[in-house]
Amino acid sequence: MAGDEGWASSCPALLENLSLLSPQQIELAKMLLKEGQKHLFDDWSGADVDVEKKKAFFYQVALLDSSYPGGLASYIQNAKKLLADSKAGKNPFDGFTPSVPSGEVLTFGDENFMKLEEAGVKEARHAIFVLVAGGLGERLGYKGIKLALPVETTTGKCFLQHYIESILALQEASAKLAQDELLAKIPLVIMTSDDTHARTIELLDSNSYFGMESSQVKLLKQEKVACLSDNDARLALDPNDKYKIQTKPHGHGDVHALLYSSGLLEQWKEAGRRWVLFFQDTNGLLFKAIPASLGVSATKGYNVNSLAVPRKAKEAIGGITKLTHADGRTMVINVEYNQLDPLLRATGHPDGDVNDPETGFSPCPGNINQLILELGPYIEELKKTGGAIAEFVNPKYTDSTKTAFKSSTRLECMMQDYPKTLPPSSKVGFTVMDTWLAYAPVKNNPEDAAKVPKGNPYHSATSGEMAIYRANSLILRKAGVTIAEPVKDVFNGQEVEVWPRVTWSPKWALIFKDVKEKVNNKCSITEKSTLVVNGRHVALNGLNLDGTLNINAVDGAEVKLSGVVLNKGWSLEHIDYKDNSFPEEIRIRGFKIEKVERFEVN
Ligand SMILES: O=c1ccn([C@@H]2O[C@H](COP(=O)(O)OP(=O)(O)O[C@H]3O[C@H](CO)[C@H](O)[C@H](O)[C@H]3O)[C@@H](O)[C@H]2O)c(=O)[nH]1
Repeated sequence: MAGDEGWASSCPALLENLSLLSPQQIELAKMLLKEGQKHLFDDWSGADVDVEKKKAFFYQVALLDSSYPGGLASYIQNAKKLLADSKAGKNPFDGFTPSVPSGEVLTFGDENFMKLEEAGVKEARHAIFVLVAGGLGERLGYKGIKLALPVETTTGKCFLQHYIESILALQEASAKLAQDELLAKIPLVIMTSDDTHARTIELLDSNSYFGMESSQVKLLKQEKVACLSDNDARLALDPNDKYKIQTKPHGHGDVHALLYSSGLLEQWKEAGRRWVLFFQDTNGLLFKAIPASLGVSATKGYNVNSLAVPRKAKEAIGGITKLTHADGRTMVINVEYNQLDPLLRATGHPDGDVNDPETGFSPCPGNINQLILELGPYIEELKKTGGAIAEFVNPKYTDSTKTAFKSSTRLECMMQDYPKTLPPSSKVGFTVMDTWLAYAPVKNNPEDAAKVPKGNPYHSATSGEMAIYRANSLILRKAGVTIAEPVKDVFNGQEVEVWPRVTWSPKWALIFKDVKEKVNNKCSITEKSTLVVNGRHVALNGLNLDGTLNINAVDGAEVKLSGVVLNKGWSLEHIDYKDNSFPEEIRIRGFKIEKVERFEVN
């Protein structure tokens, strides 16, 4: 042993192992002791035992250090502060009074909406899409990755395929509208985590990137953060491995730091890109809302535009709220669903998060976490913050003394908290659209979904699929097609409306104008019907459908469908989510499609 080892004298177990450490590891060890983490080494054995495990320990510490803005020391310091605030019961919105902000409220299909859609499609060639898909989906409990789940089971297309096909259709429509000879490829970034990374790559690889060029897709993997075992922010060790620090996900807010450190944003700015659109893993309706909301960003010049839908009180989506501080500062920001009720109660609304009796909705619009950021100002802001996002901690205490936790906790951050650090001059707005058009996530397992209070959305695989059929039916209806009324049915304990099972590929119709142009002459569709349109130039011209019709047309083919199509069609058969004889992605819906008879046009 050589050199000055006095710094380690308080920790004999570490002192004994110093000879194993590289100079960089010595620095990390010094940092850990300085930040009150001596306990990590207390049970270390002598220098000649567990050598590989000790190396792995420092490898992990180095990773935790390099993947957090400011390093592990900052993480521990931030944790100490946030844990002290939490213990003191400090309200994160102290001094702020909430009120209902005003934003753009759009009505599907009216003149304004259609203009915005066109503006949005035109802008799309300057866009970058960022999909945050590192979440495990604990509430859903599905054993695969959520991106691989079918959006609906009529076609069986999974979320990732649907997203990619939508981006490709936008890319093409945008180039066409802008009469751009050069077809600008729209980049897609996918944020993954250790829980989802390998399976996301496998899904892309085994499906040839669903038609996208592989160079268009960039994967950024987020790392987990260290767990904390007490109010002094002592890092928690794995109960089964004394050389391993327990880790948990840090939240979707990581996406900003990852994008910043990737260097991609600057490259894209130089290439003339203007918008970054963030979205989540399971919203099959989202791309129906994208063109118009991008149109809002472009025409209003918003630096930040969040998509929102009317929110039911206590629905598990944050409320977009205007916060006014006693000192005059204001900001329009998401208040997360678990914080909205206490904030309202603390500021003169004794009933907390309740519906407005007149509208039947919470007064604050619900954030669906689809954010559109203007690239230039986004880069400027990230240069200041390095992409660090305001964090929070949510320990579950054993009792009211708040001295011990039931299980280890960690700091978390959310991507929608990005505007919190923006200067007051930033243009922060939001766009509200109908839920039926814009939002149908798949988050809850059947058992929990069935317990959702009546009238609130289930956010399940069942409701997510039914929402696709409803939206497509309503859009066709608005375009003049006679669509039968839905019937009510109960699947996995959830009562839903069953509309005709109408689906189309994004290249058939991306915006309402496309639908209107392709549907003519009094078409009708009965409730038991299924319509699948897969092709570009397919016109429904006086079509009367009572059964199942599948249309597959290659890009160059012009197909015109008219007259009566009548057959036994496809029906929905009830199945139970506990019935293991069906694959999980089917039984979580509570039904399977019985394909009795169809008419197919190829
Ligand atoms: O560490 C993480 C955690 C989550 N995600 C991803 O982030 C997205 C959102 O995760 P959740 O579905 O778990 O999010 P929540 O339901 O908790 O809430 C979020 O989505 C809601 C709308 O769906 C509301 O907007 C809410 O305010 C917002 O925080 C998903 O695509 C998920 O894969 C990550 O990439 N990394």
